[in-house]
Amino acid sequence: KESRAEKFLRQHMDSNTSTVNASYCNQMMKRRNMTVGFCKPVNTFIHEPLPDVQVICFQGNVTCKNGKPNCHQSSSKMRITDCRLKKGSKYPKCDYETKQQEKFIIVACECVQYETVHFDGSE
Ligand SMILES: Nc1ncnc2c1ncn2[C@@H]1O[C@H](C(=O)NS(=O)(=O)C[C@H]2[C@@H](O)[C@H](n3ccc(=O)[nH]c3=O)O[C@@H]2CO)[C@@H](O)[C@H]1O
Repeated sequence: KESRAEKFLRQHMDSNTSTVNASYCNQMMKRRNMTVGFCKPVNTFIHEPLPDVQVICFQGNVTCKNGKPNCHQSSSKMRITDCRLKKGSKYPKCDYETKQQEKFIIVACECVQYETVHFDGSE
């Protein structure tokens, strides 16, 4: 069974890509298994080295959207790509818009080896 930390890597890490093209989200959402059974509506990929993302767990502690106290905001802006399902996109055809940005990101961390387990949003 996939751990939450492994799930975070599968759903949110793409360190090897620096610039994306218009079909990036359509390809990656499928390749990373987020279009099975339903189209995941929103998903962000992070284009930074994994250690730079893991260290966020030791940066600005903020409250998560769900009220839990274990979220952290990155102290520097990160290169990310937001994938958002297009209106009228019908399963099994998951059609995404691809939006590349540089933003501070907020992730939730678990005490177990302080691994990133959840993407909470970006500002
Ligand atoms: N504090 C916590 N501490 C520890 N664990 C916590 C905590 N909170 C949740 N989990 C866990 O995470 C699991 C999970 O998948 N949560 S999820 O809200 O659906 C994820 C969102 C995110 O993937 C995506 N999104 C959203 C915005 C954006 O900019 N970019 C972007 O990608 O959309 C999803 C829905 O919003 C949940 O099952 C729970 O186990």
